[in-house]
Amino acid sequence: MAWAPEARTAAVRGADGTTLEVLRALESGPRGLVEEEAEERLVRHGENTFPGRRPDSWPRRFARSPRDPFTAVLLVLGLVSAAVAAWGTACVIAVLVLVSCVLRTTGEHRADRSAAALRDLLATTATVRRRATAASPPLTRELPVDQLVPGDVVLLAPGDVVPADLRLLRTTALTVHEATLTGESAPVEKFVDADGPGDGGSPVLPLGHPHLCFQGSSVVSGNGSGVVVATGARTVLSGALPRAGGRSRPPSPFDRSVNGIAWTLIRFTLLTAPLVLIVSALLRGRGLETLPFAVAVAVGLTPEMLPVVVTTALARGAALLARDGEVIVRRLPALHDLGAVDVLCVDKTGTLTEDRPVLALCEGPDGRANPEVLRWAAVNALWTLHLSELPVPDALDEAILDAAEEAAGEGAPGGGFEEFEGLEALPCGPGRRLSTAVVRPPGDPRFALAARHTLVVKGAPEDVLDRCAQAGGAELGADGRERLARRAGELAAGGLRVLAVARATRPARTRPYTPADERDLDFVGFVALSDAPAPTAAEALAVLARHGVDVKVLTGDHPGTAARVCRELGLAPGEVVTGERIDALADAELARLAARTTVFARCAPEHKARVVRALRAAGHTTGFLGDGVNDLAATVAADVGICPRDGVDVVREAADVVLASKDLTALDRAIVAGRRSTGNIAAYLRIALSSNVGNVIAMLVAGLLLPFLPMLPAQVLVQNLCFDAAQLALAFDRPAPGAHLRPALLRPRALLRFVTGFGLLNAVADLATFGVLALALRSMGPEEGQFAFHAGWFTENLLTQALVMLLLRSGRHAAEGGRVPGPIRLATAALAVVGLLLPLSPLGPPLSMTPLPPLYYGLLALVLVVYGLLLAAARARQSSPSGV
Ligand SMILES: Nc1ncnc2c1ncn2[C@@H]1O[C@H](COP(=O)(O)OP(=O)(O)OP(=O)(O)O)[C@@H](O)[C@H]1O
Repeated sequence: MAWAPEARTAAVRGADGTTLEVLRALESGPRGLVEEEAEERLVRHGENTFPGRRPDSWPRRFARSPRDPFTAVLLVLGLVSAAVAAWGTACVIAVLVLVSCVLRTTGEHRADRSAAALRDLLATTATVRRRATAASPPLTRELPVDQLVPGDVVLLAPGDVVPADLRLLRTTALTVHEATLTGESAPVEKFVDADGPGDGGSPVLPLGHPHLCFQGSSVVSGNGSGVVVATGARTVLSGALPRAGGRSRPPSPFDRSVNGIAWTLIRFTLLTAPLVLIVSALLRGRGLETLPFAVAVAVGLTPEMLPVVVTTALARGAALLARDGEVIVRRLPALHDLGAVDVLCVDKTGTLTEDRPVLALCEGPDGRANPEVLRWAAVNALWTLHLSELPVPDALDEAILDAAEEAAGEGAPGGGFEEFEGLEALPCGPGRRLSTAVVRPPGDPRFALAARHTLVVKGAPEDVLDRCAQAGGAELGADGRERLARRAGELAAGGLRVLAVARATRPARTRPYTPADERDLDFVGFVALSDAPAPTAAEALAVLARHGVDVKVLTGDHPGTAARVCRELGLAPGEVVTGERIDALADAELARLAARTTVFARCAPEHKARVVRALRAAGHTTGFLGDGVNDLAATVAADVGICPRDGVDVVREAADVVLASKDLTALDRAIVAGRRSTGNIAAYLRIALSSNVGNVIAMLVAGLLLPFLPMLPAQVLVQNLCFDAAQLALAFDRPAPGAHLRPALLRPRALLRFVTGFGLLNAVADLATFGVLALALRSMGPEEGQFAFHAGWFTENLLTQALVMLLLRSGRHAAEGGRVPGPIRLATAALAVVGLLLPLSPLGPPLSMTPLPPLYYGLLALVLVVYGLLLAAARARQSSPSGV
């Protein structure tokens, strides 16, 4: 994103000066605003909504709707007709465009309204400090982000999305991700500069300020607080939006399939009109007078209702899922992509396991049970939980504290951990697998030369052992380290989550501690925790496998623990690949390895993202389910990012699909819903295009054989209108249960093959009808015969269309029986009735149609029976239920 140097936004201007000056200018203070004042400011400044999030109004959406490619093609054809004064054709095209735009706008508007209601369910909150009255103490509470006002004091923790532009008041090792604004993927350090930027008001790049945090960025690690300097449309992100044009995603499976097919069709359509003109000029010597007919043929080929059917099918699927309260689809095309997922990457903790760890054992460096290890682990857990303001308390830390409290209650030696005074904490974070608490030992003096600080470290055994110089007070050499790593491996292979605990005592200091201080430690021992497999996980994995979804586990945990958990759940782990090995591989090698590996362990965020990208590059449609800050990169990299509702804000905001809970069973249901929607879109395309192609072929042949136009432009268009209206019912189809057994992807080539085959069959039925018409109408005069021909073909077209809808609707399973849903029964019956009665009605003569002799109906019934049988037989031979 390009930032103009003169772009001094409200945030930068409002944040000029020292912290105190900024607070004073905002009439606020570190204790936050008084509620009443905040309410007044909300009225004055408006809600803190991001402009891009406001759904478009109906008129604005309607005005935009002709921009869809099919409507654009119709408009071009309409203009061509108007240019040659073919007003009838132009008018009917205008009606088609209008109907398609109204239906599309209504469908999108409805889908957006329900999406907005769902968004409210997921409303992100900010942690705000406010006071009830000027004299009351400040209270920290969660507030919907849109209620924030300038002057509010906001607290930031890992995983939070920065809710407005902030001037920082306090920070502890705060790093934020500003990729939404800068595209820069590395986290940026932020700190308080009490003296202000000191730029003397000169133009500055807003993102250069370490003391400012901008709406839309997200906290990676550390914590802090800041005062809101700009909200709503006045934030840096809102200002940049028109220039940035929003976040661009790589083409999704939806873009590649549905949009790919749309563009192929548009090319065909645009070629049709010139082709008809050339053929009729060459073979029948006709000139430009054929143009309206050529235009009508091209219109006949256009599946102009595709956007409407796509929106309706997806919105219906998403609404059904949301009604059950289990799954919220935040981006409609993601439902299609979910149905196409053939590889699902999940993290282990909380997805495959319950994430309710329980202490299993503590042992010292000599391998013997040792309660002292629990005591030190608890000191670390207590102070990391207290001091690091994590968005959700860490389950491992809580389990260690529970066990230590229990031990203390029983008077066992594991107690006594509360006697230490916590000073600082360096928590775990993305890519950081250990945590350190700096404490003052009990009874140690605060300000004396002899004052000491103890660093208590716990974390992944490899990482902690690397930083140890001693074990139990004795020197630790390479052999000793290897022996301990082996022991950790043995514990992990039993399915336990293993943490190494170490400490170091140093002279007290005032300078803040950093990860560089985590060295020369004394290894205290291991704590191991068991985390039971989630009760529904084994069954859900089996169902996903039956549905053709290959599950891969991407975890930060030890390879042994991950492999054991997978085995317990019936997922063969095979060879486990670690993050270290991933680092050593080039992208192409990783793509090959990823395809055959099931478990990736010791993954940092970038490892997870690389595996997801490698799988996509290998042609898999990849979903990723994760909930922590360390899952963000993979969530964004996946075709479909999935997050549970209680996942950290930033991942939930980036996800396409949100689950009520981290439950694979619900996800499987969502995948099936996605396949159903895709199945309905595919059915529409199969039906619409087979009929359209058949008609176009028949029209071309008839155009060459007959001395008159086989179908007048107005008839083509009326017929199209009838088809379109009927085909909308396909969005309500319920494919048979077997139809969702494999990932559903619209494959343009397979569709093209299908359409060619069935289009030819349709054309044969039309040609047979021409034969029948020749027989039944032979006694009529030329003009009456021409009118009767139009009527006969019109009737046959609508009846065959009804037949095609019934027989091709939901894959081959429709041919095997199954109840036809009400809307489809109604639509096909309506088609048949219109086809039979319109030529006999008063509307017949204006459309150049006359009633037909009874003989025609008898012979047509024969043609339809044979066509129906051939159609059913050909459909039964189609092997791929998921393709097309
Ligand atoms: N509270 C903690 N204290 C110390 N070390 C921790 C703590 N939490 C995690 N770790 C270490 O960091 C490693 C990676 O943790 P991370 O949260 O990335 O993944 P995970 O929870 O093990 O698995 P998953 O990626 O499946 O959710 C853990 O295996 C553990 O060794």
